[in-house]
Amino acid sequence: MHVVVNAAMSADGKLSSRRREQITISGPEDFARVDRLRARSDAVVVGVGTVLADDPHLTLDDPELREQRLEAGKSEHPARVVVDSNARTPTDARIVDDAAATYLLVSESARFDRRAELARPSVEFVTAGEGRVDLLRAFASLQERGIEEVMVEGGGELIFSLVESGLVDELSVFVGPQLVGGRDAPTLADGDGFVENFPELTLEDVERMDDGVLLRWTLAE
Ligand SMILES: NC(=O)C1=CN([C@@H]2O[C@H](COP(=O)(O)OP(=O)(O)OC[C@H]3O[C@@H](n4cnc5c(N)ncnc54)[C@H](O)[C@@H]3O)[C@@H](O)[C@H]2O)C=CC1
Ligand SMILES: Nc1nc(O)c(N)c(N[C@@H]2O[C@H](COP(=O)(O)O)[C@@H](O)[C@H]2O)n1
Repeated sequence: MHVVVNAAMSADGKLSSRRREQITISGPEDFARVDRLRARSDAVVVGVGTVLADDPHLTLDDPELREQRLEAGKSEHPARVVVDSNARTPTDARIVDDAAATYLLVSESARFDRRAELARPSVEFVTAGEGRVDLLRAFASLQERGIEEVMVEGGGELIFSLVESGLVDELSVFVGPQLVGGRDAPTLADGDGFVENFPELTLEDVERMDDGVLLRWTLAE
């Protein structure tokens, strides 16, 4: 499995403001690049915090990219994945509509009534972990289902956990021309943070894009 984390952050490293509502950081060129990255992926992953904040759809915008996937014998859109320990995804969330397959990664503590409310033909539950989703086991289960190329779109809590679990191969970050500020605004990697043995990144590429810059790193094994 190959896991790429992609995110857009302000010049001061924020994914959103302290209101935790979606803010537009990328410009048109970066959004088109994100669409191409989605199109190359078998699955696009977000944490439930992002579902609750942004209500993302995570499908492909560009009809040509959808057509190319169909011509290659793939589904029109990559699968969507939500890391959602307690099955908190709202029943009317766009991510559980029938536009694409969706995997809900839950823990043993996800209530069965919530699972029943979210059950639909395009949704499959994958249970891994007790109180919280065990990402290593959950991602291994996705791999058993044929998912090899994975794109993670955030948010900060999930990105930190994936890096901590050693699951991330590549990190691409669009740095936009805004200052957001706020000690409670989400950053690229939240969670508990590292205090030693900081994960080392190797800078692979730097590209001017829109009014910002795209940085691409790989992570050591
Ligand atoms: N600018 C950008 O590129 C993006 C910005 N965002 C922003 O990020 C914010 C949402 O991010 P977060 O609140 O950090 O939520 P998140 O999307 O990272 O989800 C975290 C939640 O996932 C669940 N979870 C289950 N197992 C977990 C595990 N093992 N490790 C970590 N989480 C686990 C927990 O309920 C946890 O609270 C929103 O403000 C959204 O707008 C989100 C995605 C991309
Ligand atoms: N690449 C990027 N740039 C930004 O400026 C953003 N705010 C985001 N947010 C991510 O995109 C998701 C929305 O996806 P849909 O358009 O609904 O398919 C959102 O949930 C974040 O993951 N990304």
